[in-house]
Amino acid sequence: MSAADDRIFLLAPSLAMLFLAGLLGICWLNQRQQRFLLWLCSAYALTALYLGIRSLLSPEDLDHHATGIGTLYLLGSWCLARSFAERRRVSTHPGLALLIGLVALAALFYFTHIDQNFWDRLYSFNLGIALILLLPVSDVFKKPRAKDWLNQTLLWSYITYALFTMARPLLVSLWGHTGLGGAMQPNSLYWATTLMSVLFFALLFTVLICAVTMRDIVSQLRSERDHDALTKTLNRRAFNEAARLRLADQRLHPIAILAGDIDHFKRINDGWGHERGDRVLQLVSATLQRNVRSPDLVARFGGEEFVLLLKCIDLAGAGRLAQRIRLELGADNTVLPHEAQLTMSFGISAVKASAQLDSALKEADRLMYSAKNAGRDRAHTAGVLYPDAGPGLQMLAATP
Ligand SMILES: Nc1nc2c(ncn2[C@@H]2O[C@H](COP(=O)(O)OP(=O)(O)OP(=O)(O)O)[C@@H](O)[C@H]2O)c(=O)[nH]1
Repeated sequence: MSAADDRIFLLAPSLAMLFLAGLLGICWLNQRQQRFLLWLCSAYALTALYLGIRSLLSPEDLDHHATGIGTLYLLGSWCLARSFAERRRVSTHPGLALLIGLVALAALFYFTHIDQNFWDRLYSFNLGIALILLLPVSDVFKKPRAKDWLNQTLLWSYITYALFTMARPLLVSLWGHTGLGGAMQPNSLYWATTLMSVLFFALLFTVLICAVTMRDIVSQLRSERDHDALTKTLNRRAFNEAARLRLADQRLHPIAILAGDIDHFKRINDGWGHERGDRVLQLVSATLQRNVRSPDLVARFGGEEFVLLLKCIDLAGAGRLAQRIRLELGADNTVLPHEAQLTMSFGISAVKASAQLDSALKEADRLMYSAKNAGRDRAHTAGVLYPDAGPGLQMLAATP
């Protein structure tokens, strides 16, 4: 091969990494909240610069500029660590990373200009790079393990890359025919292994990161589709879907539907403003969610109306739950002024099969309006006759 061919071959991995950096940069421009994409883009760009410059330099020039281009590689590796840390929400330990970086650069300078020991120079510098890469990993292991295989694959690929970076000089000197003797030459086995391994891991990380990011975006969109933005409870469509699944599971029966509506909510909005009204809706949904068990459902059906699906509970049990919610709402009311009372009216029905879900919801709704008409701040239960008495759980006489 001619020198020009050599150069094209040596520059190809750097150009490929610059291309990947560009792709990640474009992804980040479209998804600015995913900052790890920007860090990964910077990591690839800096590493591509390092690889490109190092590939073009003669051994003499490389000695001359060793500390400068070593700094590029260190910065690129720190950006990679930062990207990984940002994704897993852990620290890169910047103080420690700076210390390791400075020691690695000092060792590079020492073994290049003072004690010209090529093995120590390569090994100490690669050790520094690997340690910077491994800094966020210990924090990841302290956190509860993510069960999904994509994140696990990404984690272990990252650790493998760090360990491989540390072991690369050793492996090449063991396997290569010429040891590390010619490693300063751009066309040495050591340098070819470095170029190919860095490019391989860059491609692997890009594929995994793109897959994880796409999966995260889809699950975020799905969550936004299923949940009410203000109260984070399910919306009507998602409730219906999830309720049918619960109803198909005989272990969850008997199941009750509890429809609840905040009393005189318009007065809250008119008296203290829409924003305070929103905070009341959030307080109510937090109270409801605190009072249910898994896999019960809490949904906002619109306005100030909430619907709960309760597992393994009879009508009397659901009535007691409504009573508890009413009491807690009265006690927890931190949003409205002291003199204002926050109350809800409830309707409770039973449901045995998913074919009955719509009629059970209508029944709960009808009973909730009957509780409103009876004076509000009370719960009405299916199959019960109600005299219009004072507030409280009204279950006086069961209809035949
Ligand atoms: N703050 C706020 N208000 C909302 C929201 N959605 C609906 N509302 C308001 O909720 C109020 C509901 O009023 P009504 O249907 O008359 O019910 P109410 O005043 O609670 O009266 P009763 O149900 O009979 O006790 C209306 O003023 C709506 O504008 C919301 O997301 N935030």
